[in-house]
Amino acid sequence: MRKPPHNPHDLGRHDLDDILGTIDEEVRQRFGEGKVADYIPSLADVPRDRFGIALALPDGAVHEAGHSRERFSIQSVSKVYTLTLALEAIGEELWKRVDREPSGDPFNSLVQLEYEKGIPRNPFMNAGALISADVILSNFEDAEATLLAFMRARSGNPDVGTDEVVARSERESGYRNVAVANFIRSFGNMDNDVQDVLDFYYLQCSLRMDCVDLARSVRYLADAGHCASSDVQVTTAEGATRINSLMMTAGTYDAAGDFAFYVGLPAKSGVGGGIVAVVPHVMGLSVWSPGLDEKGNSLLGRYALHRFTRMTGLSVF
Ligand SMILES: NC(=O)CC[C@H](N)C(=O)O
Repeated sequence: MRKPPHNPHDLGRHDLDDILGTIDEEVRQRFGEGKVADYIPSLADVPRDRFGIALALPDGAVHEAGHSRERFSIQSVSKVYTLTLALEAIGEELWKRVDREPSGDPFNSLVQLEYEKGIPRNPFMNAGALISADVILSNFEDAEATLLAFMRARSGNPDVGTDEVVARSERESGYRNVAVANFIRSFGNMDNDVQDVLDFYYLQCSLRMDCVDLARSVRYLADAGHCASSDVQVTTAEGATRINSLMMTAGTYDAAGDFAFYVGLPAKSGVGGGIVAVVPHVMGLSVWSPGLDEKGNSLLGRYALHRFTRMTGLSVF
């Protein structure tokens, strides 16, 4: 096994390419593991033999391997960006409407909402993301345009867009999200029309991006809130630290403990098989492989991140 370097921050560019190449080879041996999300046809039709990995350094350098330029549905990865926008809009006030605790429950769970009076456990469960969506709708003139501009600026890719077919299918099959949103509304923790909030949520889930776009898009969380793609201070250094903490404790739902155990990085997953991860002060990372484990996280994506932190010594632990 490769020994972690004495100081992971001294990893050379060549080492990084080597490591990504090795991970790509290892993952390819395991293609077929995991189950592709099948609640909508556009996700069910994605081939399982796909794996991409990319990392973006604050100086702009990108390293990548595998299908790192193939676009996919980012789904719940989008919750990181909508949380950032909601915090920008109302700051500390957000924490009156959503909590900061891990849930130990699936991403679409309803159970805690009743006990906790319509206050979602964290911004990364669907319930919490609906609060971010509501805040964005209330505070930005054109919520959709704001989100698109945000994603394009963070990724440095003006072609980033949404997929109408995915958004429509989400809407047609989103019975549980409808229930979650109405439940929150019944406790008075939602200001906008329930359908408008859901439509914005389905739209954010339908964003299509590739691993390189996503690795660049989380670079601000690795660089004290500064986005190198656009030279914009997206959030404060404290804001970035806080978002990373939430990703660590809740970004992979009821597998957050396992992620800390095996990966050791703040991360956010989506049922399209994408995961973003952050090595604080070092890099933004993204992996994609559509086969999911039973918790709805990319099975081979998690394996790849595990191998990455072990080979580089870059786990925060
Ligand atoms: N974990 C996810 O990626 C969930 C997103 C999915 N669109 C849903 O709302 O159920």
